[in-house]
Order: sequence, then structure tokens, then C-alpha cells
Amino acid sequence: MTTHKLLLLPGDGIGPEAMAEVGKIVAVLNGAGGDRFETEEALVGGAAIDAHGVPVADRDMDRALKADAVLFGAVGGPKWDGVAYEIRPEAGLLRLRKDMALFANLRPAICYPALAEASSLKRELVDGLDILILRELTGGVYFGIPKEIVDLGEGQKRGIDTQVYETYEIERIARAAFEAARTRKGKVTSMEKRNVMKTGVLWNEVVSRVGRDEYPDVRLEHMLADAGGMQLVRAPKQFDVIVTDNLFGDMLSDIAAMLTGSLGMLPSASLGAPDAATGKRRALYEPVHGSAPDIAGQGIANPIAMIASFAMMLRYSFALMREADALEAAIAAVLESGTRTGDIMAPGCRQVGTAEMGDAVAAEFARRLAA
Ligand SMILES: NC(=O)C1=CN([C@@H]2O[C@H](COP(=O)(O)OP(=O)(O)OC[C@H]3O[C@@H](n4cnc5c(N)ncnc54)[C@H](O)[C@@H]3O)[C@@H](O)[C@H]2O)C=CC1
Ligand SMILES: CC(C)CC(=O)C(=O)O
Ligand SMILES: [Mg+2]
Repeated sequence: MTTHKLLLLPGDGIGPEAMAEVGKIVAVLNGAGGDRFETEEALVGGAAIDAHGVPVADRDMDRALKADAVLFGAVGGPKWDGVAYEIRPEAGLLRLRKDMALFANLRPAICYPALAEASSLKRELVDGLDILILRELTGGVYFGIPKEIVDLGEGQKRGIDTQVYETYEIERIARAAFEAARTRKGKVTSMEKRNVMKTGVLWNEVVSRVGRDEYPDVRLEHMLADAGGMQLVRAPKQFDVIVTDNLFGDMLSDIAAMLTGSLGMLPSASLGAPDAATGKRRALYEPVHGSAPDIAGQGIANPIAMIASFAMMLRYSFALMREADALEAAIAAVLESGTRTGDIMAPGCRQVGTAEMGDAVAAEFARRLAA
């Protein structure tokens, strides 16, 4: 029997609340007689700052590097707003992504049929929507140097962030996008701002070359990222795979969330390159949303983004396709039955809290696994 060792990093705010619901899914899997999941937990973000003075301790970074996969909740919150950039809770997440070399962030935006009414758009624009945003995750303006605030004297300061991309970074995320498109509808839309950014010019050039030389069977189109945002809310079904940089991908995926009904619905997978010898890749799975301080501690957060992130783990890290399909089908069935957290509530539905939603998905998942 195969055992998978998972590191759970619940973090802050609604992170631990949503992560607790994944525990119920793990319990179902461990009771089903297939692969086993062993979990250990560590602090990250504000919780780690409070306990260790840093947003991720070296010891825990080491555990993340050794784990078969990492499941991450969310970090941040007003308590740590005054903390310097380098030790803000979010810096822990950035270190995990960088040190684990997780360059490919897969953010699927799927509109479950039961939620088409909860979307910010009209039903016909989102019903059946299935987009994959591939966000470059270890480069760009979140990591470029210099990154500082310079004191200019006389009350003036200069804030500097630097956008840097090298050819190899664009090549590998482009390949990930083209590979994904081959398993889907065969179309990639690359978004940058080549009209005003040198990194945009290089991005466009490299993605075009990779597409032309290696993936002539995949349809490639280019869009300026601002117009891309507009198209995403005007006619989202025109897209299949969107490939874009770290900053644009961060923003476009939050926008895409509202097409699916709520930020509480969007999962993600952050993947590294496959190891040359073993073929294994480092991976971290997390919801797209943050720590949601406005609703934290109330037991009302939607745990579906977190549970669906675990489904992505089953699929991408462990090739447990049947289990992943069953978990996603369980989420769809629970939504279909009218069970809803507040963020996706609709007339005639039954409003539940975080724990009840987790119970409902776990029960439906157990039924489907046993079938
Ligand atoms: N991956 C991470 O750990 C991320 C952390 N953050 C951090 O989180 C903190 C809060 O950031 P915000 O801008 O408020 O973004 P957020 O994503 O935490 O919340 C935005 C809005 O969406 C709602 N929301 C988010 N997730 C939800 C869920 N599962 N169920 C129901 N409603 C949900 C929130 O209540 C809020 O109104 C900040 O410190 C930010 O830096 C933000 C994004 C990602
Ligand atoms: C720390 C931030 C970069 C987190 C965020 O907004 C995201 O990755 O979506
Ligand atoms: Mg974000």
C-alpha cells in the first residue's frame, strides 16, 4: 500500500477553518482501503511570526521540501499589517513558492452548473465555463531586485519593485500552457503588456517561438493583459488556457473567481519541474483566496476552494484520478442539492456553515468512493 506524506500549513484567518474540512476528506480516503495519507502540520504566516518571529521557520521549510505534497491554507491579516515587507505573513508563502521552485501555478476557473446564477455574469455567459489560468509563480515583479523603499529626504521616499523575466522562465511556463491545452480545447491565450513593458515584448517573443516550433497543433493568440481582463468578463467562454505573468495572473484569477460565483470556489496547484531521475515534482496546493479577515472565526467561510485544491493534489501529485473525479463530483452534487455557504447562497437553497459544507462533501465523497 502506498503512503503519501503531506505537510499541512493552515496559516491564518479562514486558512485553518477551511483546512479542517480537508481533514474529513483525508479520513474518508484513509478508511477506504486504498493509498494512505499521513499528515503533519506546521505554522506559517502570521501564526509563525507570532510563534517563531519569521513567517516560515527553516525547519518547516525543510519539511515542505521533503513532503510528497504541501497543502496550504491562507496567510495574512490586519494584526501583521505594520510588519516590514520581508517578515510579513505573505513573505512566508513567497519563500515557499521560490524555495520549492514552483514556477507553474494552475488556477482553473470552472463554473459549476448549480452556481451559474451566483456568477457576476449572466447565466448564458458562464454556464459550462472551464478556463485554466497558468500563472508564472516564481519570477516577475513579486521577486525582482531591487525591491525597496528608498528615503530621499525632505519627507520624500521612492518605492521600487522590479519586473524581471528571463527566456528560460517564459519558456517553461509556455510549455506548461501548451501541454495543458493539448489535453483540453487546444487553445492558448498569452497575456502581457508588450506595448509598455520590455518583459512583455520578451514574453510575447518567447511564447510565440515555443508555440511555433514545438506546438504547431495548438492555437495561440496574444492579448494585452488589460484588454484580456475586459474580455474575461465580457465573453469568458472564448478562453481555454490563459498563460500570463505573476502579477497579471494574480489579478486575472481573482477576476475569474467571480465568474464562478465566489473567490471561495477557486482552487490552485503550484508545481515545480519533474525531477530528471524520479519524474516527481514538488507541489503545493492552495485556494486562490486569502485569509479573509472580515469573516474569519465565524465558521462561515466556504471550504470548497480548499477541498478542490486537495482534489488537484490527488490528480497532479498522486495520479489518483478516480478519487479526484469522485471528490469533484461530490462537490458538484452537494451544490446541486442546494447546500450553500453564504458567499454562494441563492433563493431556495439551504445556507450552511464551513463545517456543515465539509460534512456534506465528505459524506457524498464517501458514498461515491464506495459505489
Ligand atoms: N494565498 C494567500 O495566503 C493570500 C493571502 N492574502 C492575504 O489575505 C489577507 C486578506 O486579503 P483580501 O484582500 O481581503 O483577500 P481575501 O481573498 O482574503 O478576501 C477577499 C474577499 O473574499 C471573501 N472570501 C475569500 N475567501 C472566501 C471563502 N473561502 N469563503 C467566503 N468568502 C471568501 C472575503 O470574505 C473577502 O470579502 C491579506 O493579508 C492578503 O495579503 C490574499 C490573497 C492570497
Ligand atoms: C502573497 C500574495 C502574492 C498572494 C496572492 O494574492 C496570490 O498568490 O494569489
Ligand atoms: Mg491573489
